[in-house]
Amino acid sequence: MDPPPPQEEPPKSPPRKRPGRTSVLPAAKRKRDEEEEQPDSRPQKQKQPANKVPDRGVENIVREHYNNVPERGAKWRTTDSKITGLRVYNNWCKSVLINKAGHGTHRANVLDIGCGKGGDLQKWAPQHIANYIGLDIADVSIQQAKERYREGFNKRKLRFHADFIARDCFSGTLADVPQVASIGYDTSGGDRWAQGGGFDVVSIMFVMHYAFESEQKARTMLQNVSNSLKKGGKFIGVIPNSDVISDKVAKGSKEWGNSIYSVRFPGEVPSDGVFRPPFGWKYIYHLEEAVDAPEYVIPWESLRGLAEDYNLELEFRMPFKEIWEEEKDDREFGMLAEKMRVKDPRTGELRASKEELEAAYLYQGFIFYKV
Ligand SMILES: C[S@@+](CC[C@H](N)C(=O)[O-])C[C@H]1O[C@@H](n2cnc3c(N)ncnc32)[C@H](O)[C@@H]1O
Repeated sequence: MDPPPPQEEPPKSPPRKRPGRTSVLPAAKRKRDEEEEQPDSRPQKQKQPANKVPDRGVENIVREHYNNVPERGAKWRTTDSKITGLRVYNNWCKSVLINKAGHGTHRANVLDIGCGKGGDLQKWAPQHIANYIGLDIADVSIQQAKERYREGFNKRKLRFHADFIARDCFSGTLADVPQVASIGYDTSGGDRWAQGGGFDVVSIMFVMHYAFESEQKARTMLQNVSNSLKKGGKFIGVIPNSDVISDKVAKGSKEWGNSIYSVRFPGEVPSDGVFRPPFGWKYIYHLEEAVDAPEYVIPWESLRGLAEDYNLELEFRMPFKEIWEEEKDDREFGMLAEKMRVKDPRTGELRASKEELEAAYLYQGFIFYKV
């Protein structure tokens, strides 16, 4: 069916498939940094890492931060930004993951956790998906994502249905988000005969590091992912590579970076680089023009083990550097790299500078599947 003519409102809600199933302001930033540097005088619970300091709720800091990042438009992002090379490199890596997860699905349902301003909407268009639900804790970003979708829909670049909801995805079940429940959220409580959720793909790009503040948040996040996914569905994402962080820390660094990005641990770090217990290891991440907020280490093996508790088995894990090396000569991904101008068309060199690539190489992509 063709989409309605331009200017028409996009449809409001997805078809009910299974009825009944259910930039921080400078002064504020300075104050926040000062708060973060204060040592914790309270008795530490046994399982807290040594650098755990009292937070006023990382979700409030994060919401405030992202709500204050201005939307500067596509032209700025692709030509005027100081980190254009990094942006296109990251976007290409995300597209590779999206493409791998979308391969073989038809009219898929996609849940994007921490969708931000809708930056990945275009990447889903070639996958011919049916429904896209974007959730994000930052309400201003959600409004901007709605706007971006409406524009794409009216220009007929986006032909799928989409809904956007402001929601903290790590503090409670998503069963009571009507747009999620109507596509399918498993509320059986782990019944092995239950059908599972209704989503073919759950995506979490550059977001999960906020969930590793505590075990409870990380488990709530994984429970929401698992309950949303169909059996065989894919869980894809981009996270900081804990191997890179552990290497730096084991060599005695608590702070590193360049003119584009920096990582700074305000508290103690493990001298052997092994983050145990695996939650609450806070660092302050800065990315030029984009991020200035606390994040938490995601120790890779802990994530993998925890995911198994929620019937999520690892299919693929690859650092960003390797994704480029492995896939750049692939026919489809190579062409995509040209289209996205990851390389300079005149020189054939990557547009990302050495410093931008250092920032990119902090990350890795993954795909789990629901068993
Ligand atoms: C670096 S941005 C990534 C946005 C988008 N996924 C992308 O790749 O462009 C991180 C996003 O995570 C969102 N976020 C952080 N904590 C969240 C939570 N508890 N629930 C939902 N979204 C969250 C932030 O508001 C922000 O939009």
